[in-house]
Amino acid sequence: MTTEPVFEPGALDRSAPFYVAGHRGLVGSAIWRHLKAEGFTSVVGRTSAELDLKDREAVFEFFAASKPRYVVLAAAKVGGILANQTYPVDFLSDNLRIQVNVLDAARKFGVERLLFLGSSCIYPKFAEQPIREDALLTGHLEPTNDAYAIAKIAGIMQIQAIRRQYGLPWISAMPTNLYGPGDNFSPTGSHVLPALIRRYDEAAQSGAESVTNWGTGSPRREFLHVDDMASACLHLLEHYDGPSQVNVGTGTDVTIRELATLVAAAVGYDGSFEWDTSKPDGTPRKLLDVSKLKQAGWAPKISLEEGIQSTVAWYRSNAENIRA
Ligand SMILES: NC(=O)C1=CN([C@@H]2O[C@H](COP(=O)(O)OP(=O)(O)OC[C@H]3O[C@@H](n4cnc5c(N)ncnc54)[C@H](OP(=O)(O)O)[C@@H]3O)[C@@H](O)[C@H]2O)C=CC1
Ligand SMILES: C[C@H]1O[C@H](OP(=O)(O)OP(=O)(O)OC[C@H]2O[C@@H](n3cnc4c(=O)[nH]c(N)nc43)[C@H](O)[C@@H]2O)[C@@H](O)[C@@H](O)C1=O
Repeated sequence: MTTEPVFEPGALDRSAPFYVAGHRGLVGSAIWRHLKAEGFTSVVGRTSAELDLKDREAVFEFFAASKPRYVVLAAAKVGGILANQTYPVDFLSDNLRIQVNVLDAARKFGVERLLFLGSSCIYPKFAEQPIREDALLTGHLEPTNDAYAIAKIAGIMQIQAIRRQYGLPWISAMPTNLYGPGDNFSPTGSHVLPALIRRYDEAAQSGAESVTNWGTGSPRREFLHVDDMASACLHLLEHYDGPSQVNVGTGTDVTIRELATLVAAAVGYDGSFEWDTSKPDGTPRKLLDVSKLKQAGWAPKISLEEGIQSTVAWYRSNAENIRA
């Protein structure tokens, strides 16, 4: 017999063991900071060097020993449009293995509440905008990230299946494009916002007259600061339960050209902008419908302008520690 859990979400126990998988990444580190600020006293994390989540046996040993009551799965192979396009096997295979291992171990060791993180790229390339949760599996994916998206869709499905087969109140969230302190600033592997911060800051410092970005500049993207993302994650764990994934975003978007203008202004660059159209544009638009999240009582606090300013400041003062 299959059944959906009957579960009334509420405040999590601040003293219970809470495992943040991927606690050194952009999202995981923000969740870690947020949980500490919210009074959680037993937050646990492991680097990939300490615990490779692709290693099934090691993952089961870790869960057996640490017995977390709550889990956020923010560990994944992550990258920008070019990394996804160049290494589709890694994005499919690593992510499938990481999530199947963590979800299976979490089930075996009785994790009470678990949040799986997907991505807005799970939706069809030409989904109606803003994209509602029920657009999932209604059309073809964007080819530059279809392998990654299929892994993430499998994760959503595993959460839904665990709810039906085992009655566990686990949930999924689909964030839009994220940015903030601790991001990956690799010129070739990163997402657009950290790439632009690095490129325009270097150009401002060197006095370059021109900067070249990827694609045409016309695609539209929605950007959420990672501190807002962390707050949304805890909010969902404490206020939402249901089989549907929940979109997490701001509800507004900009063109990449507008984004470049904002970044240039933030770093003090006043040269010209060029566009390398041999690089992929990806999905033309990816704006999430965030009604479900709003209904759960959450809204973002950090504006894009404010977030870019603080991320530039973080980038400049952490030059020796940035991931590149
Ligand atoms: N960044 C974005 O714009 C978006 C991100 N997301 C989702 O949010 C989640 C987190 O992404 P983000 O923080 O940006 O990614 P990061 O690349 O910043 O961090 C990923 C984390 O995963 C860990 N990790 C990767 N592989 C393994 C492994 N084999 N074993 C153990 N740990 C591993 C890394 O650990 P270590 O540092 O120790 O190597 C790292 O801490 C992902 O699920 C991603 O899909 C969704 C939408 C947008
Ligand atoms: C989060 C999300 O991230 C990826 O999808 P994406 O939204 O296309 O992400 P992106 O940030 O890499 O690019 C956004 C836009 O920006 C343009 N662009 C300009 N100049 C640079 C640049 O220098 N670097 C990058 N990366 N992009 C640039 C680029 O051409 C594109 O039009 C997938 O991994 C997907 O799987 C996923 O989940």
